[in-house]
Amino acid sequence: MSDGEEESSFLSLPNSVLQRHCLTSDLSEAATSEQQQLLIQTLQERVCEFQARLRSEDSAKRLLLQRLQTHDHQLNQDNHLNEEHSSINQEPQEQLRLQDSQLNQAVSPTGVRSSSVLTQRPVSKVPSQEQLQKGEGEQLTLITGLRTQVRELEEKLVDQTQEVERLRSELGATDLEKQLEVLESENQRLKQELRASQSQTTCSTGHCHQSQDVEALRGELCRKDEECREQERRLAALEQQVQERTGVIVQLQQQLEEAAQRRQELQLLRDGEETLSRQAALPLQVKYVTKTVEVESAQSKQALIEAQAHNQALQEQLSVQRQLLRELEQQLHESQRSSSQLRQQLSTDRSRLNGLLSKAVGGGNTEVTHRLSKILVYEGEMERAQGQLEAEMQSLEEEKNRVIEEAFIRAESEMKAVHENLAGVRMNLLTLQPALRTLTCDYNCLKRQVQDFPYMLEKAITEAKQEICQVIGEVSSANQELLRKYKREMNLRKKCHNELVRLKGNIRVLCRVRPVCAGETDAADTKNKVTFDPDDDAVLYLSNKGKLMTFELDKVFPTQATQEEVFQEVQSLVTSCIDGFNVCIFAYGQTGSGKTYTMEGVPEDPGINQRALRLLFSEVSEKKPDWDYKITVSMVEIYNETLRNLLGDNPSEKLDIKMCPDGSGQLYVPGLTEFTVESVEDINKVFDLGHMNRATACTNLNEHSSRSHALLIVTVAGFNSSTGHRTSGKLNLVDLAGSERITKSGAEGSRLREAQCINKSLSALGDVINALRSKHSHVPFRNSRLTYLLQDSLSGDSKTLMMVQVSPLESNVSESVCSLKFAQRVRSVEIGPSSSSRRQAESSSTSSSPTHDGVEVHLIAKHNDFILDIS
Ligand SMILES: Nc1ncnc2c1ncn2[C@@H]1O[C@H](COP(=O)(O)OP(=O)(O)OP(=O)(O)O)[C@@H](O)[C@H]1O
Repeated sequence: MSDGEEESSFLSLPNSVLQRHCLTSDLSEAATSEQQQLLIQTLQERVCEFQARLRSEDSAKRLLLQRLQTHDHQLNQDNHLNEEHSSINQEPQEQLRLQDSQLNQAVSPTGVRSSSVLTQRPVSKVPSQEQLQKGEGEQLTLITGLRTQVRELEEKLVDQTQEVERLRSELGATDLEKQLEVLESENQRLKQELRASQSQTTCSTGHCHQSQDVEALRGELCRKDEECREQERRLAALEQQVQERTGVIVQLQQQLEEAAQRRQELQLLRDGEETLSRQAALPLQVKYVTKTVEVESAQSKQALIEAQAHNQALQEQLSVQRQLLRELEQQLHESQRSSSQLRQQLSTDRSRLNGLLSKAVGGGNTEVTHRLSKILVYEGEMERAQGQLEAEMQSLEEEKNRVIEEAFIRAESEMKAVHENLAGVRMNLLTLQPALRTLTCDYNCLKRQVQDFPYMLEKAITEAKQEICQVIGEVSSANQELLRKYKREMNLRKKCHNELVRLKGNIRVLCRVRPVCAGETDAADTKNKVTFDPDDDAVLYLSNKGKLMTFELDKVFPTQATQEEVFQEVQSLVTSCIDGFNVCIFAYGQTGSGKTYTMEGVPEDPGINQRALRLLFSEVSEKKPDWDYKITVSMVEIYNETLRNLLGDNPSEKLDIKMCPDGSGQLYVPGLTEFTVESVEDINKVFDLGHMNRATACTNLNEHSSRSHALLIVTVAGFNSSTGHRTSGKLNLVDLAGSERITKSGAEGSRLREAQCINKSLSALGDVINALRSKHSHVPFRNSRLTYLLQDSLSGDSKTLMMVQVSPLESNVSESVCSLKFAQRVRSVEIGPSSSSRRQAESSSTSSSPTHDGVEVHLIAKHNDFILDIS
């Protein structure tokens, strides 16, 4: 390579790079970075070469300078022989000319070959010392300038290297780019070698033509590269479209699955319709089937509409997909056509290259042959790559067509199934239409009925209201009538009951003979002195001192009479208490005659007290809910004319009897405790409390109970909510103290006082009863605490029952006679309305002031009118 060629190559390098950059301006920035790298590489190489050349020139100049100095020194010593001078200086002159030429070439920045200072020197003239020094200075200046330029170039080189590294790091490099880079560098190298071969050899005209052809082929090659890139881009676009189609196919598959689900739903609907049709054949289920068909036909219609809409959407999507497919096929055809054209051009170019190659081979130009063969090899590689690309495109195209075909087939089959389902649904709808018409008729009929229903309902309600009002009025009047009748009947019953009681006697006297107890084994007492009339339960015979005494009472209970039988006889009085009458039931008799047994009884066989309360509970519960009763209980004891509260907190406290301050004349006991009882348990609790308090107030309960009167006062207050009627009755259950005579008992002291008090109260009771039955204007209630306390229950319409207890023992005969005489006296007062006045007169004439103890008493018997005179 000559200096001129080197200069041309070195200086024109940027231009060639720029030119190539222009040719590939449409390439990516990666190509630009490759060009810059190539430029930098070339520059580095040139810089290295230039430095090596400068070093060699510098050493040559130094050697020449030394020689010149040696030569001058010889000239000063020997000023002869100019020929020798010329012969001696000829060689350095040539060397200097060559050196100047090189320097001028290196210094010229424009590449213009300028005439240097050295070329203006006369060749034959030997330079003087000053000229040599001057030239040396200029050379040094040039060298310095060149070094400065080299440094600047190195700095630029460093900057360019950094810039290239930065760009490379930013852009990266692909295999294709590397391949392109290798191809470019190879191309550049071939170009340089071609130029070198052109400059070394004197090119013939044919050679010039070959170079032109090569250039043309290169351009063609670049164009092919472009076309290859275009094909790659199209291929990428096709792949993207294939991916999109794949997505569309997936969507179509999903839609097909949905269509399958809808087909299953339609199948279910069809099954339901078949079931409906079967059920429609059953006349008993017509109504139910009608309702079901009505509901499910609407569902079928809705399903049909949805299926048709879905079918429409599927068809639209299918048409869109078909359109896209047609476009893709068109693009594919175009790309295939362009690739075939390219292939033809390639084959043409290859043939031309082969021709050139054969020419070059024929011309013996091995270098050109080598270049052309390489070009052919590259083209072959490109063709193979293109072939592979086309094969891949073909396979992709086939795959795409296959997938589209499969999807299309599936879509068609699904569409066919959907169509079949739709046809089935249509058939079902056709079969359902008659039923639907019938249902519509029924519906319209029902609708009319429903429309008329409010009016009919209102009319029916009005009529029902009228009927109800009428019935209510009738019922109300009937109720009023019934209530009136009920009141009348109640009053009648009350009157009848009262009349019955009155006919029985407002004061009834019963007698109960207790049995001989187990402990009473005395031989004298074992003889029973009391006998009964088997034909008359009101007669009692008492053997006294060999004389048979006859007593006629209201009823005599023999020894075997039970508690229940005794209560049967007194329960009508309890009922009177509920009706608002005051009732007194007395147990009268000597100590141990069975008073407490009859009134209280024993736990396993209760007496009148508990049975009366039980009867009250049952009676008042039967009268509910018209009547609401409240039953309260009090227990008091009268001992030595002292009233004590047996249910109070302090049983020793003495109670007083006072007149009500309201002027009603009623009496009340301040501080008397009352308990409301509602059950047998309540009664037992009250009795237990009374017994306990009575026991705590005395040292000997048996003796104490014999010497005191025990009163159970039961108040029954009733209220009739329908009539507003109120009743209030009082039931006094009195266990009197023992009635034995003081003279017989021989009591003294406190016992005497007890006996006197007992006698006084019992006599007062007899007087009161006598006065009441005799209709005396004055009734001596105040003569004893007992009669004063029982004033309300002994006067007016009150009813009294005296249960005379008799001991069957012979030792008690005299007391039994006294008790029976007292009972008969009480009973004889009340005989009846017809004879009452007579008996009243008789009674008043015989016994105006009856006494119990040793007083002459003349009692008039009830029926036989005999007078029992006891002295
Ligand atoms: N009908 C009867 N059947 C069986 N036993 C009876 C009957 N009547 C009374 N007794 C018994 O006779 C005894 C005396 O009776 P009770 O205590 O009732 O007499 P009383 O008149 O109340 O005496 P007191 O005046 O002292 O209280 C008791 O043991 C009692 O059980």
